[in-house]
Amino acid sequence: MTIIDEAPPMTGAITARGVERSFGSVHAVESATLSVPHGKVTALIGPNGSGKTTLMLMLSGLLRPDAGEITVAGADPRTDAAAVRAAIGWMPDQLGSWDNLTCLQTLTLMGEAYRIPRTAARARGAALLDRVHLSEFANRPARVLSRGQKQRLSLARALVHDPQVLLLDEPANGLDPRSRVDLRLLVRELAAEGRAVLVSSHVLAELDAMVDDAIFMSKGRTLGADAAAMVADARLKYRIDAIDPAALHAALTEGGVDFEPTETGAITRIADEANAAQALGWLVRHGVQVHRFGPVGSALEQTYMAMNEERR
Ligand SMILES: Nc1ncnc2c1ncn2[C@@H]1O[C@H](COP(=O)(O)OP(=O)(O)OP(=O)(O)O)[C@@H](O)[C@H]1O
Repeated sequence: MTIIDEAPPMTGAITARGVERSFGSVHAVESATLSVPHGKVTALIGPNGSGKTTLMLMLSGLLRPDAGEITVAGADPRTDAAAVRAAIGWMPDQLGSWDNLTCLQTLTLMGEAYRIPRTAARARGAALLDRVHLSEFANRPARVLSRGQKQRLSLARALVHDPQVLLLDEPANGLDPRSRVDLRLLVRELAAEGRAVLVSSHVLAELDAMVDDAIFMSKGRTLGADAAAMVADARLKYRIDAIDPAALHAALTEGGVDFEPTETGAITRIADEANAAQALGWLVRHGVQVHRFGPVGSALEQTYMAMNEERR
């Protein structure tokens, strides 16, 4: 995974440079600069109120920026809204569904709104319901769907016109574990088909397995090289737990290794898997009874926690 850490060239499926938007005195987005490529899944990560939804609304052409440049599939949402709408599939964090329409009617109507002939729109709707595992609800009104099922209908709706760019705002919200795995696989498939996918979520462990790139937002700003360095550092951290933590600390000190002691062992930085294998062998040869040894966990989660940020 790479982190976008510098002003991108204005290529890519979505690009934004110096984008700003305020609501009265609230600077929801102060400065956003990013590039989202085709064929990849890019995460948009930030605390509550950091400006993710506002940014996504601007990228999708639903909200006008006060300043800055945006292109989506080569078009500017301010001057060529129709081209942007045709290129983009938007999954909002809450589906505003037409409760009395069936799932299939919802997708058919949506397809017709994109000028797909009714028969083709219906066939496409049925195929999409199958893809999000909602076929059995095709002829049931959307109001009977559970929250997670509504999320899946929302994703199908975003795909109706076969968009090349997908903006997914908290798509895993309300999904059960099985549906989260399905979502992850589906999102990877959509990227493998060449689409650009920008996905915001608070479930970072899940994003780790889903995304190729990450963009961090804090207080209305996209973070650059600082966040990239933090993710790179987080990836190096290993947790070592031993039956006798004091013996582990003594061995690490003797070996001249920098570490943070923990109650059950230590956290240290290891450059790569070959070094990890060497370090483990060395500890065992020194008689340390190691019972757990591995990367600390989700690099995105750790970076997020390390971000010097206040919720707002
Ligand atoms: N229509 C609006 N009017 C006034 N303030 C708004 C409006 N929309 C957003 N804001 C403010 O802008 C800031 C950014 O909000 P935004 O919804 O973009 O954040 P977010 O990162 O998506 O948050 P969350 O993770 O909670 O969904 C917040 O302080 C919010 O209160």
